[in-house]
Amino acid sequence: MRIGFIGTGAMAQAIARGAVASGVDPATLVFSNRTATKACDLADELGATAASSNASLARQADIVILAVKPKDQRAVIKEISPIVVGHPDVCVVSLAAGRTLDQITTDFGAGIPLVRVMPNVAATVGQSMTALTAARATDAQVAAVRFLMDSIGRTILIDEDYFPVFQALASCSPAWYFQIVDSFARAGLKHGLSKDSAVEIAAQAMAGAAALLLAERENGTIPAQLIDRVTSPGGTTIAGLLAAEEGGLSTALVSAVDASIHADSHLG
Ligand SMILES: NC(=O)C1=CN([C@@H]2O[C@H](COP(=O)(O)OP(=O)(O)OC[C@H]3O[C@@H](n4cnc5c(N)ncnc54)[C@H](O)[C@@H]3O)[C@@H](O)[C@H]2O)C=CC1
Ligand SMILES: O=C(O)[C@@H]1CCC=N1
Repeated sequence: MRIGFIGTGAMAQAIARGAVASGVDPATLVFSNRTATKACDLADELGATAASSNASLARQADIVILAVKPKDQRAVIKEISPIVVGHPDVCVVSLAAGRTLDQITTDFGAGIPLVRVMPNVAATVGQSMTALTAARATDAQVAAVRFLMDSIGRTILIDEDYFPVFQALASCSPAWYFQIVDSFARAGLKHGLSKDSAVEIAAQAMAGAAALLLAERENGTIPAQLIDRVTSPGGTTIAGLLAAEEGGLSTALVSAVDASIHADSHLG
């Protein structure tokens, strides 16, 4: 089974590095990119292969992952559709935000096996939260794509209607979490910590809180119960929590999700 990545930017690099780190054989990976040296560099780094063109990659791969920006996807589909259409043994995977299975099918001009996937940048360290949904792909093809995505973190099969909200909560939110850590680091700096220490402290606290929540969730614990566990009566946490709410924390986060969903609806 050969897996090809068309486009070797942030996301393809994160998935490929994460997959190889968790045991996927690099010899099964092939890359192409508009700037060819970028594909060659990634191939050299991982011990994989670079293809001379997108069409050449499509001829070699059983799974063709479109890892270009949404605005560039149509041009890539135009290049590879003569190779892919009529070969149901080839499964195309789209990572693109805002591009539906129907839109992609229309661009191919035929009902090819398709899987839509929404990973996140934490794939690099094997901690992605990835959604998948499929059209016309066989169970074996979906399983092969899911196997790859399982190698870079958790996966979930969801109805395509939920992709925009999933994307906000899982794929955009890392940027928002980085912003939160950066804000905490500035607060640490204000109170005399070095920025570097403050980033480490805030990021480890965030990672620990997430790990605890995921572990306790198995027993049915919800975030509000964990909040109660941290907030002592008359203590420091409730003082900070109320100040954050007064500053609009919950409303700001819901607005961020709404804005992301709105932006997604204009990408396709
Ligand atoms: N960055 C992220 O955290 C996430 C990105 N995505 C999706 O993943 C896809 C890729 O995003 P990024 O990796 O962030 O973008 P990027 O801009 O880092 O990488 C895209 C790559 O595609 C290449 N490219 C452009 N046109 C090409 C063509 N015609 N043929 C071959 N290569 C071409 C570019 O040179 C670049 O290396 C997008 O569709 C995005 O919506 C999905 C989830 C998370
Ligand atoms: O900002 C974007 O559009 C992409 C999709 C999800 C994360 N990054």
